[in-house]
Amino acid sequence: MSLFWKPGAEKPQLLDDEEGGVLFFSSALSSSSSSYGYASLEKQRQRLPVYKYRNSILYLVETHSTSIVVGETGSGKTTQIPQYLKEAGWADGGRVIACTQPRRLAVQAVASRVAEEMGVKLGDEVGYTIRFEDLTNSELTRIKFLTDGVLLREMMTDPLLSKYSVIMVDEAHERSISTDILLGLLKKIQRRRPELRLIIASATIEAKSMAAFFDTSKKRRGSDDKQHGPKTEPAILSVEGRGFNVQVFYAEEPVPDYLRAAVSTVMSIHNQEPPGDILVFLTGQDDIDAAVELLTEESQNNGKPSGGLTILPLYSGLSRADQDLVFSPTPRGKRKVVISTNIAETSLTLEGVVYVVDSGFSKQRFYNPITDVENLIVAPISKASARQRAGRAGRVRPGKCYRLYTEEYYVNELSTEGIPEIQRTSLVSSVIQLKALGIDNILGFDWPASPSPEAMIRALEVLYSLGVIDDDAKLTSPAGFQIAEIPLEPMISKMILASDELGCSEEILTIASVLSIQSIWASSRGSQKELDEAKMRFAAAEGDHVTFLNVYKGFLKCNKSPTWCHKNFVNYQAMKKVIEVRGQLRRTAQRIGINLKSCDGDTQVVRKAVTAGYFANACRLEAFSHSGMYKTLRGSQEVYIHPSSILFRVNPKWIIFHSLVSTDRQYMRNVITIDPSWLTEAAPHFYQHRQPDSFRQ
Ligand SMILES: Nc1ncnc2c1ncn2[C@@H]1O[C@H](COP(=O)(O)OP(=O)(O)OP(=O)(O)O)[C@@H](O)[C@H]1O
Repeated sequence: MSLFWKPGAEKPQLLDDEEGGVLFFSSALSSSSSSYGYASLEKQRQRLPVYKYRNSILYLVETHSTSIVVGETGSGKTTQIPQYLKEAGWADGGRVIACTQPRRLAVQAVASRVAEEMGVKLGDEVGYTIRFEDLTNSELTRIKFLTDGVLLREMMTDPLLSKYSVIMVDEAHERSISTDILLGLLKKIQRRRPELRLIIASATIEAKSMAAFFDTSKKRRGSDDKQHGPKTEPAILSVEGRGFNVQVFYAEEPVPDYLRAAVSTVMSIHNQEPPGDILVFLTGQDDIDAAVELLTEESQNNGKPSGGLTILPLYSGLSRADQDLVFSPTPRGKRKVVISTNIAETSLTLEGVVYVVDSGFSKQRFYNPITDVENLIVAPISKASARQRAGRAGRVRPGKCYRLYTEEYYVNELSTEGIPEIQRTSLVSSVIQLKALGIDNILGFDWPASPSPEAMIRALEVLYSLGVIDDDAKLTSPAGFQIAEIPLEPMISKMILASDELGCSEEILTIASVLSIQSIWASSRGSQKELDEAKMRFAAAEGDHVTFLNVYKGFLKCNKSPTWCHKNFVNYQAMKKVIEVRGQLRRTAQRIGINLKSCDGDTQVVRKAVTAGYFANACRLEAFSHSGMYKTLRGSQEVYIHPSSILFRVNPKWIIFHSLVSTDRQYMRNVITIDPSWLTEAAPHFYQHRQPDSFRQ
């Protein structure tokens, strides 16, 4: 496949690139770019656009409760502002400066960069905390990077976040659900702790509406006009200038297959462009694995004398060691190609990257509260995301970005910003978190963007049925508190709790770990027939969850051998991640008092435990249907078993699914057979009004 490219119309100032088109990132730095690599870290810091604003930022933080800092990607917000604050004394007297990120990988990467710039050991003065991993020292750490989800969890033990002097909420434009909840809670905390300073940092945020959200001055005026201390009216600061030039090219014609187009673009860059690594944005593990496979084949046939490509996938389901590979230096004479989901979209600096290839798509969650169905959909990204992606090419030297869509499409079809996650996901996890923090009036909570009342009511209903909240919508004891303490979706946590009573916690921990990975099959290798045959070696009539137990057993039995994985079409990287996650979950389970016990092959108890968590996803095969059509018991939604499931074409009458994906139809991924009587046992309230009609055999 060959593509033709068109450079975007050049436009130097692009801070408000509403009409799009541009894509020449003008730069405060580009004139000095050639000296990169020789400059000391201190010099590099001083060249960042944010450096000119150092004093203004410190002044605003001193005089305002909340400061909103808007600056283009690469201007230095994340790495520099926490250091400026530290230098100005905000971490004196044992206080800590926090900087939150929506993604774990970004937390680790920026923390290690800041530790390097400050010349300290990571984990001492500069540390980080992500779920299941804490690299901080309670005595020494003064700057702490953490995910917004972890900061929310810290509130459970320290509701006023008393050790922090300044909290910087970074990448606020991403509007992740945890960021939005955090913003709502921080606003509350500020009322009790006026000395706490907030910085909301972002590339493209709607600064005015964010400022309006934090503005409590109008309410206070009159009552305490002469108050001392910081101003409650938020300050807005715009940091002008960005990283290095990134020249953007658009496809001349619409691209019919973004995966193949991405592969062929990488090959043309490799064959025609000067050295420099390539970062490709695709949507998920499945298309990334397929692209790695295709690209490996193509590069082997390429016959370029100057050496080959080092091809690396990057997605959250990879083990830590494999994720770290993308940060390692590219071997001499090689060109690294990182094929990633949007986890590399913000905050990351991959030093060698000069070229970005942007598919224009990402996987996004969409929840429909009416049908009670949450779907993972491959959907177009926003302009804000496209610009973040392009920005990855201009971090340490000028770069190029190839967009696999036309300029016209960018201008006319992509929305300016994405829809906040809180308005497109199920709220079950968020509601339990707020409850655990003592926020009882969820409907009256002050959100930066309101979720729909239907989604809220659905969430309360599911939590009630899970036994997490009682008739007064308060957390139950001990189950509700235990579930709130496990940092996983409440349905998975409930499954783990139920496994304790049923005596199958070892099995359920394995299942929970596998479900946290997108797929453990090497689905992009070989033919579909070969893969299906390999799967049949592990197949269990009870469905995918039990099949996973067989794969896991096989993996342990062969001493976690990569050759065994290859032979059986099992994804070795994914299995390494399963082992890692399982270890972490096991420790959490022990901490909350769950007995670790195996049921020794009794699949009935395993399926009952899954039902205890996922009863809301129960479906029945339509009697008249020969096409394998199921309907969800709750929403009567039409759904089908995904072809990747072991139960595809088997079509048992009663099943429960783990998640849904939408393509031409709604497909259920990871399916297990059940006995319908377990549903009323597990969730009498949830199903009571459906009896007896729905449960007819
Ligand atoms: N690990 C690293 N190696 C080399 N340079 C780095 C590294 N991390 C950051 N930098 C340099 O610091 C610059 C600023 O990074 P920083 O993350 O602070 O920017 P930002 O304004 O927060 O942008 P973004 O929102 O995209 O993260 C980068 O463009 C790059 O030049």
